[in-house]
Amino acid sequence: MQLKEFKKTKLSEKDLEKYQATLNEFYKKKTLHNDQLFIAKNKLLNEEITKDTFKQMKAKNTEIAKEFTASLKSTMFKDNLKNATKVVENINAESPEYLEANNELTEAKRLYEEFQLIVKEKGRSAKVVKFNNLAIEVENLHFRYNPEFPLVLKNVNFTINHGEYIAIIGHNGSGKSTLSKILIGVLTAEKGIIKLFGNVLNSQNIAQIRQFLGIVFQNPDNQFIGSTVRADIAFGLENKRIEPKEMPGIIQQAAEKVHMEEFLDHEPLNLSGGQKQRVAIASALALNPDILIFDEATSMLDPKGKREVKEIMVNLRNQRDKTILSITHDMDEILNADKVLVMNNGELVRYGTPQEVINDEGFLESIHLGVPFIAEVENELIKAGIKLNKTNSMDDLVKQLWKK
Ligand SMILES: Nc1ncnc2c1ncn2[C@@H]1O[C@H](COP(=O)(O)OP(=O)(O)OP(=O)(O)O)[C@@H](O)[C@H]1O
Repeated sequence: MQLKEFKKTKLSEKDLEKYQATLNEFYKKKTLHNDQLFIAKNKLLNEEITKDTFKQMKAKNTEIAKEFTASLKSTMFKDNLKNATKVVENINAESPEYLEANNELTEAKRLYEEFQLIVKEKGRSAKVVKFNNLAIEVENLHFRYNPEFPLVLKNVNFTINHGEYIAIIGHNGSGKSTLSKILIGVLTAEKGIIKLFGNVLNSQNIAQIRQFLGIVFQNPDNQFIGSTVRADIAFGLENKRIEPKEMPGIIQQAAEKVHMEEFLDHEPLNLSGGQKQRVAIASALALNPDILIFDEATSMLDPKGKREVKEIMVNLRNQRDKTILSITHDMDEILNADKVLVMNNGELVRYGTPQEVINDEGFLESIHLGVPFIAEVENELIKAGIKLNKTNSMDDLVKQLWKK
């Protein structure tokens, strides 16, 4: 092949983008059908559909998977590279076109390498679509750790709107951590459906769906990878292959949100517990997740650390652009939440506003949970014959007492 002819037929960056878009579309289609199959499997378990209907759906899925595999086997970029190689082989090194032909070969090689990466990724970089504004929907969720063990989650159902702050409480062993592990895809439900923004969670799409999630764990010391705060926040961004030139801005913003911008060059190990957790929050925020899960994130902190982290959580809540799920034993924290989800022995026993849960006389005590400090004070005052309106705010309570 001659250079002139090659230039007429050669592939470009645009072709690569088109190919990527096609794979992404395929991936989305496959994911959507997988979702439907997953729901159908649950319906089959509940005998809501017949085996035949399920089989038909499965056949359709296999068809889509085949189409997808065929598109992964495209040879166009390899052919383009072969042609470019031939052009260089056919040209004399003295020819004025030799340099241009070599440049074309370099470009064809680059395109082929990029193409190989895209194939390897199989369209997973396709952004997950939000189908609705329901951050989390859990339906009919059942789970046990082993077929011989009893259920540790029994028919759990709830919906969380995007932007809400939900506190999950329950005594030890009630199933809170198990629930959060299922939500982040570490454990798989035995039965039931979980949707994040309308996307049904299953073992095949979990990596993609995780784009929606950020997690802050209990132990501030187990969450660091970088040697400085900056490097630590950068780590997740590098993993997500964020453009290097965009990183400093993202890191700065994330650090500012948790008031740690002065500490970017500090070693994480020299920080206080509260500061470490704030860095962990910044690392999660840098990836811009829609849902943030705090898994007992304040339980190992001293009172000052707890206060600092809870303040950040309240700031995040007030911005209303993140859904916050906080698993907690801190009964005072539940007052910051929009709703409280109460687990007991693997069952969801209450899901309501903090007031509804706290004012339900004797309920929290009946499942071995205390009441928030302010509610305890109010109860004692009422018992002593002082008339007052129940409130979540200490300032408000003081004002009421002051007027008496
Ligand atoms: N890896 C495991 N294998 C078997 N059973 C487990 C495992 N992890 C937890 N369990 C059991 O599952 C039940 C729910 O535990 P889970 O850790 O979800 O409760 P929790 O509410 O988070 O408790 P805590 O507040 O103590 O963290 C408990 O009965 C527990 O013993």
